[in-house]
Amino acid sequence: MCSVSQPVYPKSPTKSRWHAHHHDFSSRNDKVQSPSHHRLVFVKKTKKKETIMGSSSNDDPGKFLREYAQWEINAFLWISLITITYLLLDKVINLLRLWSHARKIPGPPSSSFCGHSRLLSRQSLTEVLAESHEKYGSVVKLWLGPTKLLVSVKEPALIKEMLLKAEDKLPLTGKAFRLAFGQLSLFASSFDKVQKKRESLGMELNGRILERRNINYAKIVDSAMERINEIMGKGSIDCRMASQQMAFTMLGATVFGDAFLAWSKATIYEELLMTIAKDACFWASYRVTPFWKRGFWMYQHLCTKLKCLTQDIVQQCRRNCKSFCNTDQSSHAVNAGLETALGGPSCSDVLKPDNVFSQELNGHINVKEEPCGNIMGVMFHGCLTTAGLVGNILARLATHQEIQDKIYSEIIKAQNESVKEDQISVDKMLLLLATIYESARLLPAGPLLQRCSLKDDFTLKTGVTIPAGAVLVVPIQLVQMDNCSWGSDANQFNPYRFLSETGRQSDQAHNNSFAGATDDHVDPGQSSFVLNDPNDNTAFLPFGSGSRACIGQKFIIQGVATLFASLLERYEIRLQPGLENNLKPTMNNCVVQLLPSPKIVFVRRDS
Ligand code: HEM
Repeated sequence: MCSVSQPVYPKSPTKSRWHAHHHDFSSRNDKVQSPSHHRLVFVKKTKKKETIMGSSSNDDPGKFLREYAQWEINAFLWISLITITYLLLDKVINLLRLWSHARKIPGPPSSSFCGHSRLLSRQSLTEVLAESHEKYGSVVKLWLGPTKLLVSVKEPALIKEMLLKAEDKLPLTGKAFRLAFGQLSLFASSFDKVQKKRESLGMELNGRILERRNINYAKIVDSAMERINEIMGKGSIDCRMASQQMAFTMLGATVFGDAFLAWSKATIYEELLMTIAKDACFWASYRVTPFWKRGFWMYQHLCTKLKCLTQDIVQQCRRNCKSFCNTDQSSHAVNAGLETALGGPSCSDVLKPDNVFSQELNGHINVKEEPCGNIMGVMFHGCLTTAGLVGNILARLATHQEIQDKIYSEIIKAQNESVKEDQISVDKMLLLLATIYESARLLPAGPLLQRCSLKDDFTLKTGVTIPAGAVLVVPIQLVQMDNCSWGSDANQFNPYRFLSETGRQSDQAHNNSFAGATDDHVDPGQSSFVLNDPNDNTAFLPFGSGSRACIGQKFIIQGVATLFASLLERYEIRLQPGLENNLKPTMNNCVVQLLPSPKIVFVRRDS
């Protein structure tokens, strides 16, 4: 290939130009094919080369340049070879470390090269993990392939520790967001990338809760009910469809303000968001982004459409802000915060009404970041998760009429006591809040919390070392339905578990047991009852925990409670007539679910 490599590979079939040029010389000396002879040849060639080099640099500058270029190529090849060897060695060392740490973690034996993939093709991951934890304890491993280690943690105290120490999300999660919405400073895999934005958005959300800068939920309910009635006019509606409408309207109004409620393209926006949600993980699961697939470009086209629509509503926000400022200059200073938390075509120069949240998501974007990326990310995550929660609350209220009636009494009582007329405070609606916690506990947003540590290994208190790059999961459904943490009725709907009599509250928190308050006859309207903080129970994880926990938890619980207070004040939620006795709760993927999603009707209380 080249003169520098000849001494190392004297028998190389590739003849260099240098070798060919000195054919006569070689043929005279290359008669004995022994290694020592080759060494001799090398010395002679080198000598000859020196002579030639000397003369060529003097006589023929072109030749000198050619020699020089050859030397450069050689150097480049050597450097590449060394780098590739280094990278491969690094991979091998990491793999050996992974294997050696994994050996110490208990788990079912894997007989094939592909690990437990055969087992996983027969049962769902949650089922496999349920059996493995039963047999091997609170930390178990599974092999998803020869180099892919999955570690599952089920014991609440260990989960808390793990979720604090493992700061990164799986690369797949970050990639799904990046492919759909561009570079974001929220929802990326690496903690370093999201830390700042998490802090600023978290502060803004908490500030909003403290200052009670609330959204007009009555308007949101009206707007969502308009759509729901439209759908009901064409046929029936189930909890899933109704909750999607409510969650989307609520999130839209939170992020973009009232402009969203009057936006003519809201329905298209919702459909696009849901279509993208269905495909996001599929396209992200390709190791190499499949640019050659037509489907991928169609998906990208949808994402671009969503970007354009987001920019459109942001523009509407701006216009609303401007006209608002012309009429009311007094309250704009209150709202400068959210502007810097989300990022996008910033409205920072514009004064805005209280509930425009998009500006916080759009603020401080760097060059690489997608202008409306964070807004789309929050709409995407917020709509899907909130729809899940709202849907489950609707189903529980429709099937537990007595609880719905009690909540209604609570709302009326709070309303009568409320000083401020336009916005009821939900803090006193204990049973409503308990119902939200219980619905979140019974049907979390996903079956697993997923984490990893991209760079460093870390060791848990029990002495188990989790190697960097391992996929860490918490089987959240198993944890949230574990009898040890929630009592013998763990898989039943019982919101009273989050309520306790004033004197017993501290005992309950101390015992970390939410099994005590199972009395259906409790009247939460009595002042002797208090609401337990669900986060006192380490097994309450619908919003995650630790360094990557959901920053929208408090905000969304307040929001969903206010939404339901506003809805139940005017509507009663009932199962569709004739369906009452046909509902069969089924165990699906270790969770008791009402499947298919129950059909419901909204009956106006004043009708
Ligand atoms: C019912 C509604 C919601 C549920 C059930 C929910 C649940 C979750 C969960 C499980 C996580 C992952 C936590 C972990 O891995 O430990 C998460 C992350 C996150 N949530 Fe939510 N969420 C909801 C609504 C919201 C809303 C409305 C916002 C924003 C306003 C929000 C902002 C975030 C952010 C920014 C993260 C990512 C944190 C990160 O990657 O560092 N969430 N959420």
